[in-house]
Amino acid sequence: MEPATFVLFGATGDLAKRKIYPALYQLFIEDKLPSSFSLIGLGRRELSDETFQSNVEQSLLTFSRSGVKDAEGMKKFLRAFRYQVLEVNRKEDYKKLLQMVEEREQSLNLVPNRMFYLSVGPEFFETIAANIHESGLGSANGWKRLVIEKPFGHDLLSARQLNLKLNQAFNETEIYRIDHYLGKPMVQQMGQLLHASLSELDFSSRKIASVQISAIETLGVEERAGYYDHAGAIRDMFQNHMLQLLMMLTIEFPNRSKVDEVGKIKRQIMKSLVPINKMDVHNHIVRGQYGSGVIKGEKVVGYRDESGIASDSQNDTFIAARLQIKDPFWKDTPIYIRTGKRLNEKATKIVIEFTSEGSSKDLLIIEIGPNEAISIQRSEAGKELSNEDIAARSQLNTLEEGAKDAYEILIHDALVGDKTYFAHWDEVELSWEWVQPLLDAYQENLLPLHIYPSGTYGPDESDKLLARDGFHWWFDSKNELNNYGTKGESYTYEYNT
Ligand SMILES: NC(=O)C1=CN([C@@H]2O[C@H](COP(=O)(O)OP(=O)(O)OC[C@H]3O[C@@H](n4cnc5c(N)ncnc54)[C@H](OP(=O)(O)O)[C@@H]3O)[C@@H](O)[C@H]2O)C=CC1
Ligand SMILES: O=C1O[C@H](COP(=O)(O)O)[C@@H](O)[C@H](O)[C@H]1O
Repeated sequence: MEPATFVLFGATGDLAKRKIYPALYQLFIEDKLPSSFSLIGLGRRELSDETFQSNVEQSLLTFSRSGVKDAEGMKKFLRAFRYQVLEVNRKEDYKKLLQMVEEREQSLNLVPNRMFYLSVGPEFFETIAANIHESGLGSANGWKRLVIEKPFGHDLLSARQLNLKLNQAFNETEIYRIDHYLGKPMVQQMGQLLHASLSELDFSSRKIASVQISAIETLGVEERAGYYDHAGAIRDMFQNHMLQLLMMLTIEFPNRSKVDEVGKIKRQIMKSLVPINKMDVHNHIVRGQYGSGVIKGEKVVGYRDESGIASDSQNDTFIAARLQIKDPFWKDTPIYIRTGKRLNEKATKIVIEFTSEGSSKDLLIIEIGPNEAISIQRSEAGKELSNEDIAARSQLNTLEEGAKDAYEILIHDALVGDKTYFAHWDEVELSWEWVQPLLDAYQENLLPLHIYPSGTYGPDESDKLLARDGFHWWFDSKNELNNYGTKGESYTYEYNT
């Protein structure tokens, strides 16, 4: 891997501490960092290099997924870390930063490849990109890359404006928009696992009756009231993670797309999503907010009683949507998406229901988190697992890669310059275009906000959305197959971690 300098804005923040340092450390242990590597952490608070290194050490001791087993190795890792104070608006700080970056490049004999990782609030993205450009930090003769966290814009217009500004300093090939769902191991391995199971189980000739994509959480708003109360589930999860999951799934059907076609297919799918007029949003979207309730035996307060949330907040913490794709393969298949906070369980999964004659159902379930598995549920009982099925299972098991965190995968990809699992601007823009009428309808109060008790699966209206089409959410405690395997034959292609 080419040598590089990792310039981390927001080096004293929560994301750096919980995700970025542990991910870098894991890459270091696995020998997946460049052999010549320098990291410069930036923040407003005054820290010496030693204090910074000791803070990073603390983060590794607390959050490293494999633990710190080799104290000497960790010290070697930390020797690459330096710290500098930088206030994003102060131009002279960028000059000092340039000086420090160049000194480190010289002393370590590094080619000036620079990765600028913005782990700061989105309100700073434009300013930082412009200052990187003006200060000359982005003008060395190595590569330069900009890694940014979500949210990317607040709506269609602000996303476009932000992109224009970023493009004055970085071109599209240099911008890496992180959507951590794209870094989840199961999302990345879904294609291989899915096609192996589909072909082994002869589903190639079957038709898909419906698709359900759920990302449900037990967590509430936590400490993020300031951000979340302006974002809601629609911007926090739906516009990015949920639509990316939909795009990732549809690149697998009807045939698996070639790697170099992935971007094109994702764009095509987003363009084929039937738009919803804002006056018609109530027929396709259910919007909810959690009230008080009980989760895993513990009482929890309603959203409006959370710290930092206005007592009359109209913000959404749940969305269920019915989507349609206008293309020959998907045109008769409704796609249901739901995501929400303070629900009954933590689970991200995709359920594909196949058409069937009679009352038996065949489901293909892709569990993305916290469990990672692909399984087939057949509701006719008594079928033995065949030898072929068992062979398929062991074949699939060999595809495992270990319990990587999304940040490990994505940071590594960014360091090697592989943009496959980053959100391209076209996808971001198309997803905001589709979501904008929904935001308008929310803004103009064209859609009721249903309060649902914490610890449930959201408002009843979410069930009615599917019932109208003759479907229901699978694996929902209200429904019969809440525990797959209880009513029919179930087998799982474990993705061992
Ligand atoms: N935390 C998480 O789990 C996730 C976060 N994100 C995104 O990652 C980004 C960072 O989030 P998070 O780490 O939680 O935020 P924090 O509030 O914990 O950290 C913010 C960081 O920004 C720095 N900072 C703030 N203002 C300035 C300024 N004016 N000049 C220079 N530095 C400044 C702070 O430095 P100092 O305090 O030293 O001034 C601190 O290092 C955000 O875009 C967030 O949306 C995305 C997904 C998950
Ligand atoms: O990006 C976000 O994702 C998390 C859920 O992520 P997961 O990997 O645990 O499924 C969500 O809690 C958070 O609100 C959102 O900003």
